[in-house]
Amino acid sequence: MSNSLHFFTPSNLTAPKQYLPKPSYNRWFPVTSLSPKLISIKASTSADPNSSTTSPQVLISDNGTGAGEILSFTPQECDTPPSQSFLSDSSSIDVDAVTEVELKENGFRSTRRTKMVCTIGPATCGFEELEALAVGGMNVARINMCHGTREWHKRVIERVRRLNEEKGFAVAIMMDTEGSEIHMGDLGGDSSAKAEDDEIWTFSVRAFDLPRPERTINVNYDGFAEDLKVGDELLVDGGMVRFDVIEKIGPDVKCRCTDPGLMLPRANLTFWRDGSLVRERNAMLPTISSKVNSFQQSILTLTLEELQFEGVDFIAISFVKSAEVINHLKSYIAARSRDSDIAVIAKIESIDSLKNLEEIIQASDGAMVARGDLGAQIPLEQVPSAQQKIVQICRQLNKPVIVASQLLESMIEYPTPTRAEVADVSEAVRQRADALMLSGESAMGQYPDKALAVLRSVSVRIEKWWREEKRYEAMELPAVGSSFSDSISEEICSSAAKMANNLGVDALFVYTKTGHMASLLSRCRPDCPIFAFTSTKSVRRRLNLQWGLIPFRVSFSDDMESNLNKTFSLLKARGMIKSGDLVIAVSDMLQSIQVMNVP
Ligand SMILES: Nc1ncnc2c1ncn2[C@@H]1O[C@H](COP(=O)(O)OP(=O)(O)OP(=O)(O)O)[C@@H](O)[C@H]1O
Ligand SMILES: CC(=O)C(=O)O
Ligand SMILES: [K+]
Ligand SMILES: [Mg+2]
Repeated sequence: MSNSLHFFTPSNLTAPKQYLPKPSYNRWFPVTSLSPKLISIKASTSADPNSSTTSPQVLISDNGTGAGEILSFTPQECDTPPSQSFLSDSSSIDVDAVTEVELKENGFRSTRRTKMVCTIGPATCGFEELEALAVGGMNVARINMCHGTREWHKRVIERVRRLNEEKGFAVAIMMDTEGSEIHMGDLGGDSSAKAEDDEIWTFSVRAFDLPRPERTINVNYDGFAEDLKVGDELLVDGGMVRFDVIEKIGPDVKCRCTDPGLMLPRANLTFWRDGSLVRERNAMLPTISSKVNSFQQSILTLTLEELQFEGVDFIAISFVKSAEVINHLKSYIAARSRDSDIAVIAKIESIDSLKNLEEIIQASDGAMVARGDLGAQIPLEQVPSAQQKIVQICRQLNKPVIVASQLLESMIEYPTPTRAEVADVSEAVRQRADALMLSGESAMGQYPDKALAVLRSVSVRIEKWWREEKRYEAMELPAVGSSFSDSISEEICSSAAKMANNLGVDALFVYTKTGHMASLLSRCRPDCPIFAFTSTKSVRRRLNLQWGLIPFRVSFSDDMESNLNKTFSLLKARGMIKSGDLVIAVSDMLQSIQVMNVP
């Protein structure tokens, strides 16, 4: 069947938006005037072979409501009271307050596709600071268990949840486990310690009395002195400061500083011998592996016991070595919690994780390119290609991927990024990573909101450029499912995404119970945003990490016709779509692709 399709599309929907990085979303005053442009395209559609009930519909619209329309909103409109936005009854729809504003303001096309993760620390743990980040577009709040106390972690989790409840956000929570293999102690309360050239420092597993004696550093690993050799090189934080090992006296290791610098509490330590990183496989350090494994295991158990019922959406596992750890943890989660469904993110930050990359990613629910520690384990010049490879494998295996560490490092201290940092962020966006992460920039930097605004504006700009250039990278997307029904879903999603691009539709709609169908669409990285409708809050929060997905919580049935009618009217009532918008809908209940204009 072939139809001639006419519809209006506002020509300036993709105009870059100037955000006002204000701490409250109801202070934005966006007014977008839409000038229409008639376009005419030929839509060639074929009936879905897998569905006996539904064949694709293409409706002709002569609707021109976009013409000269002024989209605006009042502060009251977006300041939805909790009673309205969080009624989980069948007649309501939940969407992120920031997304709602963005959609109304800019239209579908220019919503941000790349998601943003912010590490929460002293600079951002207050309710108002968290709200400012949420307003700025934070999709996931990361809490690094290496820092702060359990009490502090719990307080932050509570605040994020309260923010979601009270202000209509859907910020997901990621716990990042303590996993640095060997690291320094907390410096007895000092914020840093400065090592100068040629100074002799003592590193020891001994606990020192307070105040910390001069030029001493406590180390977390019992076998430290045994495993090091005189002549080894000791690197703090991947080489920010360097020492040569000159003498061992019992548990104490004396080192001479060769590259001076500032050492931060709990900084990561690595040692190098004859130009190679010393690690357990070298047989020189037989104990590290087992120690770290049991250490990590106990931390994980603690983490889960303490946090699993408190609304953690993701748990990021540091220094993953093999798929085994992930499988173990996943079965632990499955056995322990029936309702709460915590996604497990593998942090790729060691040589071993690079070696077992595919099996680790396959076993996980997502991965993080943890460039901080990775850059301490492999030569720095190999980090970019490792990043590209990890991003690519994640996409092929349909797992979300986060690019992390030092994206905007200079913004810890300065209000503007370096050109090189902007180029780095652009490259991650161009690689179509699902998410970008701020670490120190948001945890303890001076300009957390500005750093987030930079991530946001660079993402939106690069995504737009990419769409305008029509640069589709030719990536093979192999089958990921094992059953025939999985294959059908994958085919439907890739066809729907292709149709969406060819037809220039305004949005893809996906009705999904588990989120799987939504992730299959996201994987295709279509030109238009993907509205993902799901009935549970936890699935909605988890979808927040995936490229291009705008998750909504709404109850729906197996009847697609009524689902569509219901969501159309709910979204229209909220001013988020309008008559004439062209939409492609898929669902995991019904194997079909529907193309239609919003009535
Ligand atoms: N909860 C916190 N409390 C205090 N400082 C924090 C906290 N979280 C992060 N930071 C600070 O921000 C910096 C960067 O955070 P990040 O989470 O990247 O930690 P990291 O020490 O580099 O470890 P990792 O390799 O796990 O990321 C930390 O080194 C620390 O100084
Ligand atoms: C994020 C992290 O753990 C790293 O970059 O090392
Ligand atoms: K960590
Ligand atoms: Mg790390």
